[in-house]
Amino acid sequence: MNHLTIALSKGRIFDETLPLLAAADIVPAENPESSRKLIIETNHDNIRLVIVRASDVPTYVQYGAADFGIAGKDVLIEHGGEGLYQPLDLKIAACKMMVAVREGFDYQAAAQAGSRLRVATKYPNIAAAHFAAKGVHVDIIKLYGSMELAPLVGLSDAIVDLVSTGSTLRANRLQAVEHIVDISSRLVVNKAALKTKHDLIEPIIQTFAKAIV
Ligand SMILES: Nc1ncnc2c1ncn2[C@@H]1O[C@H](COP(=O)(O)OP(=O)(O)OP(=O)(O)O)[C@@H](O)[C@H]1O
Ligand SMILES: O=P(O)(O)OC[C@H]1O[C@H](OP(=O)(O)OP(=O)(O)O)[C@H](O)[C@@H]1O
Repeated sequence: MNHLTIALSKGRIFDETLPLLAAADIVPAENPESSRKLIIETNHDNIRLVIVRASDVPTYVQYGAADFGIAGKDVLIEHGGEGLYQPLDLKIAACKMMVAVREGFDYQAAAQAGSRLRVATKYPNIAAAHFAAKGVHVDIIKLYGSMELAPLVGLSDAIVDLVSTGSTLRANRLQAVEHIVDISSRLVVNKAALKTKHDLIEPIIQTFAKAIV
């Protein structure tokens, strides 16, 4: 019997994937929020979940350590998508990649073609491509979280980060000044597994496709 390993991150992706898994009759035996386990069994002997960092999902799937997984488009753009088949936009974990600055900061003046801007972000490739297209020179400062702090303490002029409700920006007196790309989560499938485990994976893709809201 073929086995399936599904890579998910805990938190919003795990929570928003549960209804899709349920539609495919896949029920995790435990909740990764309360369990410390990184391998979670399901109601099927041959299907298991592995719980990894959101930004590591493409890597596990690329190398075949997981047969498929769910990852944000932000993470997939940064990763590059090598070795991954991306058949579905699942429309979950939706948000926008934006440029934001301190309230009152004259972004239009600072981001003229030919000028130089310090940009803090967890997404250096997305940020570099965005500013290169505008002809603005940037010094990218790589951070791993709490990007909103950077302009407040003089680490950067701007940030490139995800915005959903806008409440994190408001709470830190920042404003969004540019929309870069709409983000949602994608199903990512290992290209070799799609062939060797087609009979197992294809029905799940079809079920997920029908369950997208
Ligand atoms: N505020 C948000 N609203 C909706 N979706 C979001 C939001 N923030 C992030 N996302 C999406 O959810 C995905 C997972 O985010 P999550 O916060 O669980 O992980 P992370 O902390 O960004 O990743 P890592 O653990 O690798 O640092 C992101 O890659 C993005 O696509
Ligand atoms: O517009 P909002 O609804 O406020 O959402 C935006 C926030 O959400 C994300 O952080 P997240 O909640 O994932 O926190 P983390 O990256 O620190 O885990 C993102 O990095 C923003 O900080």
